[in-house]
Amino acid sequence: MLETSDLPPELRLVANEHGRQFIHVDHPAVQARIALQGAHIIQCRPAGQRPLLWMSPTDPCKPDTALRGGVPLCWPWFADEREGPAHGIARTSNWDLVDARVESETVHLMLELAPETITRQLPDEAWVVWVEFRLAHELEVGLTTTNTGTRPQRLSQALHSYLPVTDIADVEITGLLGCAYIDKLQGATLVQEAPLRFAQEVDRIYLDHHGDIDIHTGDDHLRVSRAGSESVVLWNPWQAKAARLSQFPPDGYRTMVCVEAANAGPDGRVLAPGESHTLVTRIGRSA
Ligand SMILES: O=P(O)(O)OC[C@H]1O[C@@H](O)[C@H](O)[C@@H](O)[C@@H]1O
Repeated sequence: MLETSDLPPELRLVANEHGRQFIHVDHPAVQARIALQGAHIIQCRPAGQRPLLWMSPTDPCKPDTALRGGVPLCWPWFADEREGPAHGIARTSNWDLVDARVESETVHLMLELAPETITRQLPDEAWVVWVEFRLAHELEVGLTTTNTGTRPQRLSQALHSYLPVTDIADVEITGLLGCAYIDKLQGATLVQEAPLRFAQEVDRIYLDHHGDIDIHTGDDHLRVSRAGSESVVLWNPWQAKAARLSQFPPDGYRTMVCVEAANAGPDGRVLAPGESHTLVTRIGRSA
């Protein structure tokens, strides 16, 4: 684990009034903030750009509450694919900063979830998991999991990225055409037949999907690229669900959309003993 005294001057460890700790990055190329709980990036603003991530203005008072916005890590299960807390144990566990490197255009950070923290919550499982952030003119998040046990273990996961939009009613998402998806609200598998627009709650897992996804919002164009992922989750809670969500303002659904690099549903993996898998998302602006 890195000590505060080992940190380069561009990085600082800060705490909010509730004692929640963050790594604050202040570099000429990028400003960012990552909560140690959940290894959760909540802010990323490359120089000269608008923010790449949406973050709820509602700050939870209990330090162990999940934060709403940024890129929560859903691990080692997505949503309710297993019994236990929704989206797994990673987002409410404390991670350790184990590496930090600063270059002229890029900041690299690596955090690990201590194996004993995992075993305490999942006594029958043995995993090593770390996340790498590459902060530059775009944001890259890579989550690497190794099965350190003696039997195959099942993994499903998502990099639950909340992206900022000017007005959800004007958003168009391209790159999904012809792709089959599980509509979690209808309980049906359907096919995307036109660019995706939003006029109600959307909660879908797109399957066998490769390639980039573009989010067109006003004069802004975000692009999400993935690796190690053949499923992608699209989510907007819309008005009624927004009112029930924790840490979410009633009109928050208007300014965000989640595009999540995933291994979800049938894209969940079974890792053999000693096997590793890396899930990557890259969030940037397209021309
Ligand atoms: O409220 P949570 O646990 O952060 O989950 C938010 C949403 O996350 C999405 O990834 C799921 O597809 C939704 O079903 C879920 O509602």
